[in-house]
Amino acid sequence: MPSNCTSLVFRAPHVLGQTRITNNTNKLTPTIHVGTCFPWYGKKTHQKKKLFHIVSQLKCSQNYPPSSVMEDQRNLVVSSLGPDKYSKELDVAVKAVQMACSLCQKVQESLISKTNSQIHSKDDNSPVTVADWSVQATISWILSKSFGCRNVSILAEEDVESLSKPDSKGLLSAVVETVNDCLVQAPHFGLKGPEKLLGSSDVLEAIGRCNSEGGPTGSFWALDPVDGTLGFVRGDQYAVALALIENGEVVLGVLGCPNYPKKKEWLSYHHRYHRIISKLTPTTSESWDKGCVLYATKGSGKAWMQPLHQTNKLLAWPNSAIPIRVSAIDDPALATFCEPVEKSNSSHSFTAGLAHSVGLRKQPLRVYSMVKYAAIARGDAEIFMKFARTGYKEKIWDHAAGMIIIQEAGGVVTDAGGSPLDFSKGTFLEGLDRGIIACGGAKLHERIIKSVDASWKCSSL
Ligand SMILES: Nc1ncnc2c1ncn2[C@@H]1O[C@H](COP(=O)(O)OS(=O)(=O)O)[C@@H](OP(=O)(O)O)[C@H]1O
Ligand SMILES: [Mg+2]
Ligand SMILES: [Mg+2]
Ligand SMILES: [Mg+2]
Repeated sequence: MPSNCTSLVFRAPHVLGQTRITNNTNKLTPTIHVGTCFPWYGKKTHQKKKLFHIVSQLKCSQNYPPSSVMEDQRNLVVSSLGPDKYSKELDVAVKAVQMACSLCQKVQESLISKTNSQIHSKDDNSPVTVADWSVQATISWILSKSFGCRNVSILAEEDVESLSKPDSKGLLSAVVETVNDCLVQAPHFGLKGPEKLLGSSDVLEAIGRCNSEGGPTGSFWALDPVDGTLGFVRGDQYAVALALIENGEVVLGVLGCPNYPKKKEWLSYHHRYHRIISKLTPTTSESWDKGCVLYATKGSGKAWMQPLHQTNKLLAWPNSAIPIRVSAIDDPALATFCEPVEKSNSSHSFTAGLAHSVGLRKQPLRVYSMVKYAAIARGDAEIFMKFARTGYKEKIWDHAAGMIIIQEAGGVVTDAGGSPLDFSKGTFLEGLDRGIIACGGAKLHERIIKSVDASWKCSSL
């Protein structure tokens, strides 16, 4: 096995007894990505145990997170991201997003069972909740704790102004309580929590620290603490999105989708989604395996999906992860396209015309948030299109994590002119040509780009 090996396949049960996972210097192999080759897997418990033992030893001795062993019917998938450049960043980011997902689930449940008094409006009339600020504070705190305040630069959606006003005391204390509730769980996620509870000033400081202006040089995190806040307050889809941008390029992305349904068909059940799942799962959310965290690093050619980590289950971290891949469908007649739910966020009439000219036959799948990117990366849909009204400038945190995950899962993401998205110009995707097109494959992408101009001329946009 070469010293820079990136994969390992266990071939037969009889080798298991002597299996030593080594590189050619006879040291423990530095990287294991995926090994699947267990036609017999699941038949013999002692073989399973042995393999788990070998892999867990590796995990302990090497500590290359996030690594995992996952059963996939008869196969066994072993994954570890190995000592690549961003392994520490990825490890912390995945864990932080897992924690944020858990925080959001609690807040969403309480929002749905209470009145709307916990939903606030920003200057642009868009909604913001305790969850948006709490996630931003939590992730900011974790990143700063893990990498040192001085080394961490974050560009994130929420600011502290409205939270710091004298009449926002109740709101601020709700945020402080939510953040502390979440951070005490840090050890369950494999992270260190604070030694004592955070006070209001600590929380405000953590939120306010996310004031990076981004730009073309250096590295910074782009964070959308709750993307699709409208979906969130409606009990529907939303996402937690965290990306690392280095010298203007997205190098790592993590996307938490706490309500991603078990059955992809249920993605379209918006507004009724929460009612449906509560009807179908009279027990606890534990028995309901909705939700996932997706992640990828640039150039790896792989994207991964973890289930949500459940703190009440005695599962040792790291959790299991499986590789994801975009859909192979390239026939427009069979392809599904996603778009924003709100007409005010993207022109439904323009995409309807475009879809018709490309030969898309299925009804659009309208889903809140970057869950649309997740659907493409997982292969549950083939196309995502967003055409905001003229004058609206797309923000980098709404696209960075989703883009890199789709690309590494084999897809293509560009603006409507076919150019790459530019993350080097600060808060906004400056120079974006009309809209965003993300596809599972290059063939579909090319067809759409070719049709945009003709449809654009006929439209009133
Ligand atoms: N006018 C307008 N046009 C286009 N986009 C806008 C607009 N206003 C807001 N936003 C951004 O849209 C983010 C949510 O996008 P979605 O694709 O999820 O839209 S939708 O909620 O499904 O309609 C949303 O992200 P969050 O604020 O994080 O929810 C906004 O950044
Ligand atoms: Mg957003
Ligand atoms: Mg947001
Ligand atoms: Mg918002």
